[in-house]
Amino acid sequence: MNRNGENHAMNAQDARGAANEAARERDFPGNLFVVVAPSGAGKSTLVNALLRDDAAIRLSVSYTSRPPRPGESHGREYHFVDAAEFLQRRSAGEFLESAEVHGNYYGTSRLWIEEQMRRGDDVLLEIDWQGAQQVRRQFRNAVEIFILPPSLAALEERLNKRGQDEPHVITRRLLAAGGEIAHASEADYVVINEVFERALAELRCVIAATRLRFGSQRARHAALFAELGVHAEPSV
Ligand SMILES: Nc1nc2c(ncn2[C@@H]2O[C@H](COP(=O)(O)OP(=O)(O)O)[C@@H](O)[C@H]2O)c(=O)[nH]1
Ligand SMILES: Nc1ncnc2c1ncn2[C@@H]1O[C@H](COP(=O)(O)OP(=O)(O)O)[C@@H](O)[C@H]1O
Repeated sequence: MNRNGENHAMNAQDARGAANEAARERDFPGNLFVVVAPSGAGKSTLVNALLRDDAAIRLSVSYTSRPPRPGESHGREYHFVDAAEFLQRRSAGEFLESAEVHGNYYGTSRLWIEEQMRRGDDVLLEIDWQGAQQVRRQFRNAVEIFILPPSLAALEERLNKRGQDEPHVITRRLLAAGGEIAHASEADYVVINEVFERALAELRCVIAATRLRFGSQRARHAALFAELGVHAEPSV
């Protein structure tokens, strides 16, 4: 029976798939956070502020074929590669997820993520909705946070004030904002970034609550759970 009281017949293939997924989740005690937002909503600024005082979260540095903006450096904001190298890495299966966004390729390193999570570190991805869907299919427990701007006018103003993109690049990002926002309902949490400090506090709340989930606490406090006889399955 599922939550709606309907009988849910699981065929053998479904059951094997679910078991594999569950096994994979167990391999990774760390939490996986996925932050999605239209360009200019303030996600990088929020995430950077979050990471400044939370050493337990590791930020994934994506690969991209986008040229660096002034002030960006290779290996810090992104691993900047040309389109040919990106496609070659993608064919070699190096990416956990990848997508074409605003005319450029972006992808997340599979190996790096798995290393961090196996160690028990929490990992945060700043990716678009297409990537978030791919991640969700692989990690059921990933927590997705959607950052919304307080208005479209504010989004435009922020992109202009950031002053790092050519006008045609800003226009392209603004035109794409509606498409990204249309996927906000797929997220677990929504933070509206109007007053920066409030949005940051809300983001921190989501991180704190996620770390208190049963599976996360059990992974971090395995010895205590064993000593106290706390079991994964409720006893009947
Ligand atoms: N799928 C996917 N999207 C990414 C990745 N890295 C960045 N993005 C998304 O690509 C879009 C453009 O990012 P960027 O070029 O840094 O521009 P910005 O969002 O305006 O700062 C944003 O929606 C990012 O979240 C990635 O590894 N995978
Ligand atoms: N709450 C806020 N109020 C006003 N400006 C903001 C706020 N949050 C971020 N910004 C500014 O908006 C611009 C875009 O932010 P950024 O983090 O680069 O967006 P994103 O990573 O979502 O594309 C930056 O200049 C940033 O300083």
